[in-house]
Amino acid sequence: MMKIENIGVVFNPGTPDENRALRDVSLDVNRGDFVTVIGSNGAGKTTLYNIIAGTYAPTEGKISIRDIDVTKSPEFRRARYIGRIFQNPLLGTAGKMSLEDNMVICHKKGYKGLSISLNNKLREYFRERLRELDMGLENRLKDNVEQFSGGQRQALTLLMAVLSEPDILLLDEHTAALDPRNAEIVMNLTRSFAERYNLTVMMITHNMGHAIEYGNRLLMMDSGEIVLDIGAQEKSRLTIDQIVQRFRDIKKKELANDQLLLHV
Ligand SMILES: Nc1ncnc2c1ncn2[C@@H]1O[C@H](COP(=O)(O)OP(=O)(O)OP(=O)(O)O)[C@@H](O)[C@H]1O
Repeated sequence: MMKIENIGVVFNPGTPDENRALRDVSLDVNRGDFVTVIGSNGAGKTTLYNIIAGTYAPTEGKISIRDIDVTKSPEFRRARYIGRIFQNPLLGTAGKMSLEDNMVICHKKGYKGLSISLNNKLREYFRERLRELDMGLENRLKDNVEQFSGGQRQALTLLMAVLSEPDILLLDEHTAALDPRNAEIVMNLTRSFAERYNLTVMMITHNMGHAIEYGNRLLMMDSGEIVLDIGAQEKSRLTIDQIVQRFRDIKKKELANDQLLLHV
């Protein structure tokens, strides 16, 4: 479904600040895969997302989605195929707009350009989908989204991303800013949406428990490279201690502080 071939990214080339953020990264993601992505700060995880989403063009390499070469396609063109959810729960929805207007915008994205007018049938459809969140938001269509809690907004962002039918959903520590209870709710929704809609998901997390518990594949990044790629079978038996040990083996040194990887 998505093929990344020999991607390299160099920031500020030819200057004293030159920084190679990705080196020779290759990755094939199949439809329906749920890939968890871990790695210490500065490993290149967000840069990889930025390359997939088209925020930056890579310095080297090629990226294709559904066999279409999108390497040079700008971010706004790719946005209709790629859903992305950030850590900040305020980023995915427009706070000053009503819930129903937010839903219309994402619904339009799902319809890939056809104009949509808000009517009672569509409102009923929105209510039906909002019920899936089990947060009572189906009764608050006229409320501005800024009135909702961070957990409600992130759950809504997730639902809206799903409704726009992305080829791939990029989750960037999407529960890290939530309190534990809301983080759990949003993680459970993530899993149930991924299963129900057979989504293709990549999820960056610093929570090793989530990295193991969720998904069918685990990638570890370090110094701009994918240093571990663990498939479903091995992943199902993996423990947090084993991951930390694998990371230490790769670094070939005892980490002074495992927080470097765990960051929790
Ligand atoms: N726009 C940029 N300009 C210059 N350097 C950048 C830019 N974005 C990222 N980098 C550098 O690229 C490297 C990889 O950063 P990246 O944000 O991808 O890491 P990360 O794995 O997402 O880390 P974290 O877990 O801290 O979010 C780092 O050295 C970072 O400083």
